[in-house]
Amino acid sequence: MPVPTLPPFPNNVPTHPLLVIDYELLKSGDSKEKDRLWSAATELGFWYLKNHGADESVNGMFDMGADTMNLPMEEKMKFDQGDDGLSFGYKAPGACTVDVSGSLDTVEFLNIAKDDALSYPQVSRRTYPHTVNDQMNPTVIPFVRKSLEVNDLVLAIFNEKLGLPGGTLDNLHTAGGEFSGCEARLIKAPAGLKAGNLALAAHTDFGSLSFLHNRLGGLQVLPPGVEEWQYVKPVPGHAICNVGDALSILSGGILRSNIHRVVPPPGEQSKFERWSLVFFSRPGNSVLLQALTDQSPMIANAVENSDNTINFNTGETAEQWFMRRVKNKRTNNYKGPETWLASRGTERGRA
Ligand SMILES: O=C(O)CCC(=O)C(=O)O
Ligand SMILES: [Fe+2]
Repeated sequence: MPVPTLPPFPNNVPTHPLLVIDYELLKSGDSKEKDRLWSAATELGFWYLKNHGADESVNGMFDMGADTMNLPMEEKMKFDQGDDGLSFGYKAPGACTVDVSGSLDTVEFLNIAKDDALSYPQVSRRTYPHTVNDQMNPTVIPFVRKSLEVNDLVLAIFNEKLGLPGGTLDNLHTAGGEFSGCEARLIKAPAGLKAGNLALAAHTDFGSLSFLHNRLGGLQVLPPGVEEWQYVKPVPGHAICNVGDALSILSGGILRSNIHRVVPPPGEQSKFERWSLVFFSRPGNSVLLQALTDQSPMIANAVENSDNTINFNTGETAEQWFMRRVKNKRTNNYKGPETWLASRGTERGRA
């Protein structure tokens, strides 16, 4: 993708600082860095990650994403994610709602299942446009592998901090070996959106960990106890990482799945298309989303003392949770406010 010179992030908008965590230090087992990660993940649920080593594959993914989004709409729609709750594939602008009254979204998505990338050329979940297939080996697979490496290390640190038996979170995720909702997502938001036009509604992420790369501002968080949305400033070479609902529920709320949204980029940046790339790590499809109280006294204690704003015994598997949320956001399925409510996760009752 030819990278235009982007205007700087303005310094007159409210921003929220994030802790900067050094992936290399985490990898070397540095206990201070693990403590800092733990603070970030339990207090806000968002942090910057530097020295992650993914930049080359991230750039390749943005190029592949541009080639794919430039395909004719008719071609992209052959790979549409559909209305049944499966996320993998293409999502056209306006295919999802962004609020309770059914307003339409403005962004395009391309979602690639981890299971398809790792089994390529064998199809595990669905097929993709040729622009994706052409880049599977040089770009998509390295990006997916790197993202899994990063997220798996973070999960292992949380496993230790939560006092869970060794390998518990790993087994509920990639090591379990079953299909999951893990996916890479490219997001393209058009240039020149009006200030009130949400690109992504206020939400919590569905899965366990999100590894996000963006260039322009627009991502905002609502930190605990704060009334005003605050921007997360993009910092070159720094990924933005956050905890999602699944991990928050498994940990009895100790790990925080914070509400966030995407608005048009601030100031001069609003004149440019906004591209972002996320890798979402999610539990294996059959994993029941409930707090792991039997396996960690710390989690049992957290649930015991919780204020009940979050349901830690959902009765849904990771797959059911994920499909319910995706399905009820599809515009074609929108029947009224009840559909929007049915798409909600732990943000229900919080936003
Ligand atoms: O585009 C961004 O900066 C954030 C994307 C996001 O929150 C999501 O896809 O869940
Ligand atoms: Fe998100």
